Amino acid sequence: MKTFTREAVRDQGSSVDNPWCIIDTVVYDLSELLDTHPGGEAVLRQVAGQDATSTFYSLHRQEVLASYSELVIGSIEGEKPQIITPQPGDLSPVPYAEPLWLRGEPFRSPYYNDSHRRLQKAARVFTDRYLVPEAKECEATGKLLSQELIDRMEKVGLLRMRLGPGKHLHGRNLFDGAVEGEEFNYFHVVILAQEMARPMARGFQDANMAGMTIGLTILLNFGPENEWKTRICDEVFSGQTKLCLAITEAFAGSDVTSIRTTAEKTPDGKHYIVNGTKKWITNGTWSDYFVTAVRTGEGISVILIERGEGVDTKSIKTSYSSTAGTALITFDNVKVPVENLLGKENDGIRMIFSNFNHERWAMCCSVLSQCRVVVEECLKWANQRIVFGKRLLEQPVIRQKLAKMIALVESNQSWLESITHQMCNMPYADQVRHLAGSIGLLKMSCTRAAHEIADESVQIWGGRGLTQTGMGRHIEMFNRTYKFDAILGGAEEVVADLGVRQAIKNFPKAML
Ligand code: HEM
Repeated sequence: MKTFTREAVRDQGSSVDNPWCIIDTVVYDLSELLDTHPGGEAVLRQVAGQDATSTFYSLHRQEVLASYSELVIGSIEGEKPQIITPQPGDLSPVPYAEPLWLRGEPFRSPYYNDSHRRLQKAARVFTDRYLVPEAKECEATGKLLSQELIDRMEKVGLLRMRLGPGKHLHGRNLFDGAVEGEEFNYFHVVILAQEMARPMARGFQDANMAGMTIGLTILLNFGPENEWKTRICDEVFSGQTKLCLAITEAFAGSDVTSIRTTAEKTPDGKHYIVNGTKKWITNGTWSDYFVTAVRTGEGISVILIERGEGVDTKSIKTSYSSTAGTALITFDNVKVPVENLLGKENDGIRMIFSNFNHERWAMCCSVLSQCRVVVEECLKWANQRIVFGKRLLEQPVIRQKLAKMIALVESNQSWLESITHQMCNMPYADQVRHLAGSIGLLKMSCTRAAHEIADESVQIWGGRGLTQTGMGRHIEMFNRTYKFDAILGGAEEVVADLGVRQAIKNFPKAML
């Protein structure tokens, strides 16, 4: 690459028609950008021949530079770059941008070992390389994620790993040997959920096979041990066939016992006839299988319904991207073989609640990861933004906001890890009895934290926090979508109440 002195840039690049500028130690020829620059030509002409580093960073996200690399004509002679350009897989050097266990020396954690570190590294590279660009595109266009990405995820075992530890991982190649299927535990899932939430695209996050993650678990844990189950699991894990969980209805959201979709047995006892509707079903518009809660006589059961005659799905527009495939589903006299019943008839509530545990806990992982990205964005912005002649960080009111946000993320992450440790040491069947309450309270705590963090972050970012493009886009996205975690998988108030009711249930009989 050519090198220039700063004087040479001033002399040769100060023409307003052919302006050059310096950003850090790199020299850009802005001539080709004059006509297309989203911020207009005038501002570019104003910096002709100058060092525009601080102006540039107060107006753009760093990634802008990577996508305009063709404007680079050289670098400044003898100077070392001051600005860190993150590479795929890099950890952030910003304080509190990574969980404590990832910060390296001298920090320690009792929960994570080398296999966790290897998995984190591989998952971060994967996210930066493949998820971030596709998330950006799908989030904007509402398109379904590509089969190419699904195949890539399947190849490294990502689809299987997201369902948690179990036989489905044994003997599998997981991220090129980063972790053995047999040693895989819930902390590996925390890592995956947190890494995969980093693109800050809440609609895409759900588009990325969330239906499978929360639905296939019921089939895996409660389905019959036979060829049929193995075939469906393999089809879904291959990513060729899509599956989602269909519980909520217009009649019943968090109040699952009020569902009205019915499944009545035919007189010969060979089929169920299913009638009813399901609403807000993530991935429903493009799923092939629906793990569906139905009313069977006096109780609730769960059956696997295949897309076919009588099944209709329509897209519901929500405040996040339609890439998530959120659907209204109607079942109109759908004939389903009785073999598709999962678990026992009328035992659905127990299965649904066991499954909810995993879903709610996974939501805590991802919403905390997004909260952490927001904290990082706010720290970076407060460090570089000059207002009333000072950096934002120099304003005590801003530091108070940051303190509150950091404390909310760190305390909830610690609680998440403590509960995850219990999950690693408790059989799945016992978790619903001993952990459902704590997980409900944790979810409430995480989404309350998200509420506070979304609110404070917009105040720190001002108009940019309300703008879908440019520097504050992560803040805008978070403020628009954090409510999904407060509603999906059980509304904040309902899961909080569950936590307290479980505590009351276990209260000693004696007066204390
Ligand atoms: C290599 C040099 C530059 C490139 C590639 C570039 C590119 C861009 C892009 C893509 C945007 C859209 C917003 C975003 O995505 O962040 C933008 C906005 C903008 N740019 Fe630049 N730019 C450059 C240099 C500059 C410089 C030197 C200035 C000021 C002197 C400037 C002033 C602005 C302004 C005022 C906006 C609108 C910002 C807003 O709406 O908040 N740009 N630029």
